[in-house]
Amino acid sequence: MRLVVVGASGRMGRMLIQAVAGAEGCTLAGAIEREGSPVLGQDAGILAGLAPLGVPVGDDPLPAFADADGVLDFTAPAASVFYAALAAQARIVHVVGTTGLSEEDLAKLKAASWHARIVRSGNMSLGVNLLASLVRKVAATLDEGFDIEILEMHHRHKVDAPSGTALLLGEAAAEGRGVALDARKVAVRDGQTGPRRPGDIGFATLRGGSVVGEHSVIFAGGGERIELTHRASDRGLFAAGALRAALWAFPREPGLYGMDDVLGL
Ligand SMILES: NC(=O)c1ccc[n+]([C@@H]2O[C@H](COP(=O)([O-])OP(=O)(O)OC[C@H]3O[C@@H](n4cnc5c(N)ncnc54)[C@H](O)[C@@H]3O)[C@@H](O)[C@H]2O)c1
Ligand SMILES: O=C(O)C1=N[C@H](C(=O)O)CCC1
Repeated sequence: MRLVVVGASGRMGRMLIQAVAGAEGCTLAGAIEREGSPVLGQDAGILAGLAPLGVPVGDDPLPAFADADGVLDFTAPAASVFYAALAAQARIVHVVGTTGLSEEDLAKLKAASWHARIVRSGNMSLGVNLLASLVRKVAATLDEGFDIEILEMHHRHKVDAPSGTALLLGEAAAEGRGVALDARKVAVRDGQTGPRRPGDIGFATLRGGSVVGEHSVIFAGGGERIELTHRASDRGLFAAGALRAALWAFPREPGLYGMDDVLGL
């Protein structure tokens, strides 16, 4: 499978280049960065801490997408929406790891999935997606006597909050409870908030250091508390999941898929 990595010089971009280069049956077909990026022209292998791969980082996705079977995209919301349209034109796989997309962005990805095979997830790791299935089950089992709170911590460079993973876990909890997350989500608490409303799903966000990604889903009852936690310490988890998603989507029909489809959860 010939794969393009966009956002090539990012924290995830470099991991994705490593993952593609190390995967049997996969070839790096291109490495794309923003116009004006200081890494343009550099060898993608060198950029990712590997031996040279003979793939210079470029800023024009069109020829790269035309010569590829799929694109791995951990960039920014506007970029992912742009690349989804190009992936649709090229009829290729588009794995979207980018988080912080708006409802409008998500609608554009849905439209692009008429022609592209898109796999989108706020977290590409097996562990988090397994955790989400557990959270769904626990939320379905415990009534509103158990308050659901989601705590997440990431590194100081992260620019969106709550994390895509926290929202993914919140959606699982809401599905388990049979409610819409948007109707129960409380992501900011400040000042005289009044007592907690039964059935709400709270989010708390910590940022600092080099934390790769830590998430806890807390079910707080009267006299007891259940806590389900996932800690990631290596971004290679996410890159491996993204590659697995691309290979899974390659033979499939156009559509918008998630990691639960890829992992059979
Ligand atoms: N789904 C997951 O499993 C998962 C895991 C880790 C990170 N993420 C998400 O991936 C995204 C990136 O995270 P990161 O830590 O790598 O960030 P980063 O800032 O290190 O990397 C983003 C890269 O994208 C590039 N970029 C931005 N716009 C671009 C464009 N139009 N064309 C080409 N490149 C462009 C930037 O220059 C940068 O190099 C974030 O949204 C993050 O939440 C998701
Ligand atoms: O480092 C990041 O940024 C991460 N983003 C994803 C999220 O928003 O949940 C996945 C974890 C790491």
